[in-house]
Amino acid sequence: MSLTMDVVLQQARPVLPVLVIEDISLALDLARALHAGGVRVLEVTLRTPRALDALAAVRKELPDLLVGAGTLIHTEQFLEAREAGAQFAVSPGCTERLAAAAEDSGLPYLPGVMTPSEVLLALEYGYRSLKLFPANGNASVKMLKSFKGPFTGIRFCPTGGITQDNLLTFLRLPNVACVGGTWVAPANLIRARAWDQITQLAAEACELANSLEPHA
Ligand SMILES: O=C(O)C(=O)C[C@H](O)[C@H](O)COP(=O)(O)O
Repeated sequence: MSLTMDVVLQQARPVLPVLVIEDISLALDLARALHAGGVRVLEVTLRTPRALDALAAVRKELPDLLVGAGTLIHTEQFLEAREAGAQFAVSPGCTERLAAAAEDSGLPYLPGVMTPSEVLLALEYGYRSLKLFPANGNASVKMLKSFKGPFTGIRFCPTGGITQDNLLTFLRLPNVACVGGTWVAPANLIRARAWDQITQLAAEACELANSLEPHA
């Protein structure tokens, strides 16, 4: 059976780390550190020159992880991501052309939304798993609570502004599948090769989430 975005988000819970990999030689250690902390799904953003190579290396060396490509903002990036071995694709928003490119690539796709009309558009394209970007603290928590009524069955991955302090507030919401963010792999810790600290950040997120009742 082919992988769906719904399954990717279920696997990712509680956290989908959003990785910005500047130095490809650190990619595997970074992925291993997150994996050791309980992470099962990663998003490598295509924001840096060697991001696709980093993604390919992680895919090849760490087959236990699900690896997606993030920050897909140009149509051609979907095929490039697939060729590098990405198992899913993520964008900060969505357009008709991006949705068509996602469809053509065959990759499970997590489009970004921010408003009810964007949710409706994503629904028209057939998406039920959506990234809420950016997640603006309590305002976004309230918005997701309001989304629960009209958007039955839609699951969100709030990203952009998630920290260890607000993670549980989001994860408690029944329409939140998981959260995404860079806080588990901050640039300064990557640069310092502080792998134990990164493992610790991931483990803390998993531990916090374990205190929650599972979603129905
Ligand atoms: O690159 C993308 O595709 C995005 O949508 C943006 C990222 O998900 C956020 O920039 C992560 O935000 P922080 O966790 O607050 O650092």
